Amino acid sequence: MKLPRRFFQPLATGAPAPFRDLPVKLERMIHFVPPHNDKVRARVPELAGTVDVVLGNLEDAVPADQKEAARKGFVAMAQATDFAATGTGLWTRINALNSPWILDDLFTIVAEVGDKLDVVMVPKVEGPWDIHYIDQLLAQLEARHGVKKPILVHAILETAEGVANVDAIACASPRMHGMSLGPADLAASRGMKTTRVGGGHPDYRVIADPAGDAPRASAQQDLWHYTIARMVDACMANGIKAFYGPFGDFSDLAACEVQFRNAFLMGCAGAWTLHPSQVALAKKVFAPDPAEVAFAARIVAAMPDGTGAVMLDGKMQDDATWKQAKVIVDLAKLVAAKDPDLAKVYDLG
Ligand SMILES: CC(C)(COP(=O)(O)OP(=O)(O)OC[C@H]1O[C@@H](n2cnc3c(N)ncnc32)[C@H](O)[C@@H]1OP(=O)(O)O)[C@@H](O)C(=O)NCCC(=O)NCCSC(=O)C[C@](C)(O)C(=O)O
Ligand SMILES: [Mg+2]
Repeated sequence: MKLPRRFFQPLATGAPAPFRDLPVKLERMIHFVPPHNDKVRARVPELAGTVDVVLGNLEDAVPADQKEAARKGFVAMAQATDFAATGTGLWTRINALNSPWILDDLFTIVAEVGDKLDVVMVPKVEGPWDIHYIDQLLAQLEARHGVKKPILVHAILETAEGVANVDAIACASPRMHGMSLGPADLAASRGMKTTRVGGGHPDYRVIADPAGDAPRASAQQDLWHYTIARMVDACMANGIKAFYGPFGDFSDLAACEVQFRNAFLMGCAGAWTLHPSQVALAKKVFAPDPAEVAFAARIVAAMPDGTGAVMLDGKMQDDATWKQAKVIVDLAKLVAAKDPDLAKVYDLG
């Protein structure tokens, strides 16, 4: 284990020092763009003002014979738009560490647009050793190309081994921005008997005990509850952010909304949007409910220094509910700073 004192030292001479505190940013959705698709790429300048993060995807969903076109397309879209002007994050998902494309992905992108890139998303992370490798390589490339701001790393949790090592991945480097659930690869890696990208399955259920001849009540259960809970604990314990990941059935916005909301309530900051139809949904779900914000603001106002016990509407409030209220009020302020309509509704001054 590296000594704590050395944890924040740059890993290459001339590389920028890692952030001590991560930048505080609203990241309700990580919007996936296929950069080899000229038509979609042409929309990026307009799209950039409407989403919190634009991610150029180089990995799965890009055909093998278009990997180079996707990489070039990403560089072109990064150069063509001033993402910082709208406070929009610019991310890329590189190819996996065992693929033939990863070196060219990182060598090209850091050289061409390293100063514009906020986060590199790394797929199929199995353990902290994968993060250490990327950490060192990014530091060398940052130094070589004079990149001034450290590029952060976001891991996808999408293998059984990755889940087993989730805590070690979360604290592997000060570059760690967060983690996303990768339900499709994870299902395959675990030997789950599904063919979906996220969401539930009609056969994963509980059934009530028999009671005479009455029909037995039965309800579908959440396949992802355990993994999301582990991911949220690993991330929050290490001061980084957890995200739901993708929901592949674009035709079922209702199911997508429920999955996103469960993740939000359990501590996730956002989810991926793969299609324009999911963007409004993510905006709705990953902003706190106005009634909750109003109640949370009353708790904070009733306990100005955050200690003691008071009653509000028959409900006991104390130091711990004050902390919950702070989570909601702080998020509402972040949302309000970006969304004038919600700022009016929240009315937080
Ligand atoms: C699936 C596709 C091909 C359907 O694209 P389409 O054109 O066939 O769909 P459409 O419904 O006809 O699209 C309507 C309009 O929206 C546009 N559009 C469509 N998508 C987007 C987009 N993302 N951003 C901006 N615009 C978009 C599209 O070009 C079209 O424009 P038009 O009306 O002018 O003709 C397309 O939506 C797409 O490529 N989405 C991203 C897919 C992707 O990145 N998948 C990988 C992430 S999930 C994953 O990897 C798993 C994971 C984590 O690894 C693991 O669980 O293991
Ligand atoms: Mg995957």
